[in-house]
Amino acid sequence: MTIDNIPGQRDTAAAGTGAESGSSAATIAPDPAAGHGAAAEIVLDNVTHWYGNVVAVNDISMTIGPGVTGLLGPNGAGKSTLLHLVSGFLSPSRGTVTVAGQATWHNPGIYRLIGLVPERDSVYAFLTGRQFVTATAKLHKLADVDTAVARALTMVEMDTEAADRRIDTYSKGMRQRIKVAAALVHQPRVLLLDEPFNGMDPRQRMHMMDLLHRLGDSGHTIVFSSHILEEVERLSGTVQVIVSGRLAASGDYRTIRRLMTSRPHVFQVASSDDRVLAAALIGRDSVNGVELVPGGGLQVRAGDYGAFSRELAAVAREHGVRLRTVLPADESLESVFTYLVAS
Ligand SMILES: Nc1ncnc2c1ncn2[C@@H]1O[C@H](COP(=O)(O)OP(=O)(O)OP(=O)(O)O)[C@@H](O)[C@H]1O
Repeated sequence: MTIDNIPGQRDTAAAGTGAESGSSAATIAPDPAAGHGAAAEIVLDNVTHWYGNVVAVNDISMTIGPGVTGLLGPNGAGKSTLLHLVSGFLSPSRGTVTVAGQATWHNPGIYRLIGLVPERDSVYAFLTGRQFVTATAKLHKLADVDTAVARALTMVEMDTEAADRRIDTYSKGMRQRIKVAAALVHQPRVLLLDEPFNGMDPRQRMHMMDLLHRLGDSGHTIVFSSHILEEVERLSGTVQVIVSGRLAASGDYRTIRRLMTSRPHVFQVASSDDRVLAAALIGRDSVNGVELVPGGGLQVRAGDYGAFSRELAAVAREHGVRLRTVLPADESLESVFTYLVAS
């Protein structure tokens, strides 16, 4: 399938009006008032969301334009909450979220612009794939349901005999693809995907990456969450790093990787012989400073994360010192990085 088959740029469904939208791009006139004429930019302005007294999203501001953006962060960072705020399923406790200039909360019309692929398999397993996508098309009150369903199935390459099999016979990758088809059936400009690659094998991942690339290249605004740097690197031009509900970094993935690996880092190190280790580390190129911490352990200032981790292990081995803990001393990018390194 070519990019031309993906109807994002030409999507002209009647967002915000409650009117029926047709499914054939050729039959619908653009409605710039509904935001379809302009790029569907997502803007978060000082957004906070509490669940009771848990702050899931903490004063985040960001702008996401067309193309593919990765939302990267460890479990519990606030990625799903952020995606649900953008979809209009959650209200910001503070701040505003807009898509194509329209507030997403209390604005059912925005659903015409947005497709959400949730993390959980929120699909009725007894339906066939085609029935599931058809049900979604009907919920959107599309004028030509059959054409819209056929187009969505083609986009995810599920226009095969599989479309008429029950979803409980599908592989993980097929289930994800049918969810994407349902999210795309009304030709939204914005597609949000929560951990779309979870549980997929490498071939299924490639397939999904290819699909998202094509949608991004055709002018859609695609945002997907992930806790795996490699996925984000391979797919997205822009990365937003979320840690503990806050925006820890944003930029293209090369910038993010550089930030994570080559900025100065402070580590708390505990070992079987802190004095010997301190003396040995102080002469090393990757180390800018070492302090013995009263009560035990060392605080080490390192110029480069990668070089320091390699040297630390080598120095400890050379001097017969056992490392007990090595922790980043500050809780921002370092914690993301150690997390990513471990994953
Ligand atoms: N319905 C809820 N009620 C109370 N706390 C919640 C609720 N949903 C999420 N949280 C909390 O909000 C924080 C952010 O959760 P969220 O699911 O948005 O993070 P995430 O980055 O998507 O993580 P994961 O990948 O594990 O889903 C976590 O501390 C989580 O425990």
